[in-house]
Order: sequence, then C-alpha cells, then structure tokens
Amino acid sequence: MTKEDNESISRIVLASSSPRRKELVAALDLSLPVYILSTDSDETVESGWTPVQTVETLSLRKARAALDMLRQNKAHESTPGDLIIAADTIVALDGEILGKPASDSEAEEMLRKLSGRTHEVYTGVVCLSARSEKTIVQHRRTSVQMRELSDKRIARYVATGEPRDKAGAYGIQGFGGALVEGIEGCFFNVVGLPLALLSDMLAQYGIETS
Ligand SMILES: Cc1cn([C@H]2C[C@H](O)[C@@H](COP(=O)(O)OP(=O)(O)OP(=O)(O)O)O2)c(=O)[nH]c1=O
Repeated sequence: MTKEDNESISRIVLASSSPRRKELVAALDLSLPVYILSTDSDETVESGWTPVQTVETLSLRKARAALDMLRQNKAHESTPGDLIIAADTIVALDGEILGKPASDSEAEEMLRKLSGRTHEVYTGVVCLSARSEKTIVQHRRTSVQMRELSDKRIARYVATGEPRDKAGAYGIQGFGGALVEGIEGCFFNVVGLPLALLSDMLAQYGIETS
C-alpha cells in the first residue's frame, strides 16, 4: 500500500443496483460517504469459463463501467478520491452456472435442480481506485445444502416473487432461508457481498471498518 492510497480515498462508489449490497456496505459502518451508481455492463459469459473466472470478470466489468461513467458524467461529481466497489454472484451446480432466472418457470426448474443437493455460491468482489486505478479482484465460495423440495413447495416459494432477481432463484436472507439445511463458509457471500473479505480489501486502501 502506498501512502497516497492510504490517504486519498474520500468516497465509496458502490457500482450496484442491488438493495442487499447497499445494506451490506452500510453494515460496515464506514466513515466515508457511499454513493450508489447503477451500471449497465456486459454480462455475457464465455462458454468454458469457470465460476471464479465468471464472477471475477463480471464484477471487474461492473467496476470499469462505473469508472467510465464517473469520468464521462459530471453529474456524479466524481472525485479522484473515489473507490469503486462492485460484485457479482452466481450459483454453481455440477459445472453448470445458474444466474438469475428469466421467468417463474425457469426459477422452478432451478429449484428442482438444487433440491436435496449441495451447491456452491461464488461472489466476485472488485475494489478500484479512481485515482491510481489500483485494482483488487477477489472471490469467496460458500457451500449451501438445500433441503428436499417438493414441487408444491417450490411453486409456493416461487409465487412469493422472491426468486426473480436472485442467482439460483432463492434468497437465503428471506423466505428462502427455510429451504436451506445448512451452509459452509460466509453467509454474506451468499447474499451478494462477503463482508469479511470486503473489509480486508478496504484495509488495503487504508480504509478501516468498525
Ligand atoms: C443465492 C442468493 C443470491 N442473491 C442475490 C445477490 C445478487 O444481488 C443476485 C445475483 O445477481 P448479480 O448479477 O450478482 O447482482 P445484481 O444484478 O442483483 O446487482 P448488481 O449487478 O447491480 O450489483 O442474487 C441473494 O440476494 N440471496 C441469495 O441467497
């Protein structure tokens, strides 16, 4: 860490439209203002990419898109002291990557696949300094064991609407918590932002968390 990085961060820019990520960053109780910036980055995934490659590449694209937006658009009042945070979460089962379901029937299909099985949730996290472009890319993996889910149970859960914007079609922090038998690893990683990892990454920019 350079002295410059240590002293230069004056604002966190969270490149995310996820309300969960916003709440999780708030939970870090940072002494810096947090600005939310929704990006529209390319989410295309090459076939053959591993889950780690996928989440790290997609979160890096989100962070770079945010940097471009800050540089182009004065409305965001970008400052050289901006530190961009971006993340991407996927579910992986038997080598298949499950993103967000495109429809309720796809959500049901995903949940039928996950039923009674253990799958992996990967979240990629990127920190990118607008000034130095110092970039840290990391990920965490959490194993999640799902209970056996009957078709009726799946239909009831999908009817809540909760699966629609969630990778793997469930939210462990919501009604979906009752579908989960247990986890191994970071809970917040499943919700979309591994807090212990992010706290360590921020420390590398001289930012302390409570
Ligand atoms: C498995 C799981 C995923 N999720 C969410 C986390 C992510 O928000 C979402 C995966 O989609 P992402 O593409 O990672 O994120 P996003 O589109 O919601 O937000 P943005 O790209 O703007 O930051 O799934 C949960 O909230 N709970 C869960 O248990």
